[in-house]
Amino acid sequence: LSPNFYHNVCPQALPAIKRVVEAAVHKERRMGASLLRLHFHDCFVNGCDGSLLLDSTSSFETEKNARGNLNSVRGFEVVDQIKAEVDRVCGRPVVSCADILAVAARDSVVALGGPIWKVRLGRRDSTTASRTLADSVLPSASMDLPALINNFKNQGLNKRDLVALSGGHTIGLSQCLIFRNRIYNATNIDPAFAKERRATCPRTGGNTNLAPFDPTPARFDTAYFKNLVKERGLLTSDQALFSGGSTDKLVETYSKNPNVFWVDFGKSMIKMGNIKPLTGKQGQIRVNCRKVN
Ligand code: HEM
Ligand SMILES: [Ca+2]
Ligand SMILES: [Ca+2]
Repeated sequence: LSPNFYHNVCPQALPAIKRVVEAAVHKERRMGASLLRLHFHDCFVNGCDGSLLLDSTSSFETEKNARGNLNSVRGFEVVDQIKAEVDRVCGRPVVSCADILAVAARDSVVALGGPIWKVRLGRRDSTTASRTLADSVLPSASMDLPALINNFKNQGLNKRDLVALSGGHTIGLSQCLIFRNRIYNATNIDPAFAKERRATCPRTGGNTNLAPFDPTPARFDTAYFKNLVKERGLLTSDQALFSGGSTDKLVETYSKNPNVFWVDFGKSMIKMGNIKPLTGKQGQIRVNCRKVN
């Protein structure tokens, strides 16, 4: 992978992605969060190969139906829009759907006030997908710290990557059904915060009611970490990063030093973006991100 991969073949590609992302985020700020999450959920399942974007066929079931994705991941229409615009400006399909996800994730973070980093490019698209693999490798909201560390380790990511990348939860929203157990049963939670969240997430019903991960869900900042220090993490997996374990110190560091979080987030995004890419003659450049050529 190289940052200059499309310089000669289509120099207009990256500006085109940025334009569509900016328009989508301007229309709905949450879309920036949704696009960031798509890249993460692609990379964790067989590497960053666009597998998440494929719809079901007779030979495989879509990863969109996996536990962590179903009725949860969003933004596929914006990816289609980006793909159409990039193919239009380039004159033919030369940019992979996997690379589109990587660049869209970066441009989303920038659009919401976060750090910028150089995205390595040249990933190619898979010709298959695996719902069952997605089920087994995507981390779940109920994981404790050892489980999270192990989950990230299986992807070649360390504890620092885990904490930095979890900072992605400084943007976006979650559904009541995902965090209900924590706000009613956890002991490592600020009681005032639990009460606040219970108001829009009743014990029964309201499963799809939304709540922000931090008080500034449309702003990429350090509020997520400041919240963890106050036991105001929304998911069990969020608070696990600051609950008397080995990552407490790093959470505190990020909560006080935006620059340290900025630099680490960029580095870890590049590392995540390097997970098992298809390159050279492997895979293909899809014409339609939802279908194998
Ligand atoms: C550490 C393990 C992680 C777990 C257990 C986890 C879990 C979740 C869950 C349960 C949701 C809400 C789903 C819903 O309510 O429908 C969510 C949303 C989100 N996640 Fe994560 N996540 C993790 C790591 C990450 C990473 C590494 C990133 C990106 C770098 C990320 C970015 C996001 C974003 C931006 C949203 C909000 C999406 C939106 O509003 O559409 N997450 N995550
Ligand atoms: Ca993938
Ligand atoms: Ca925020």
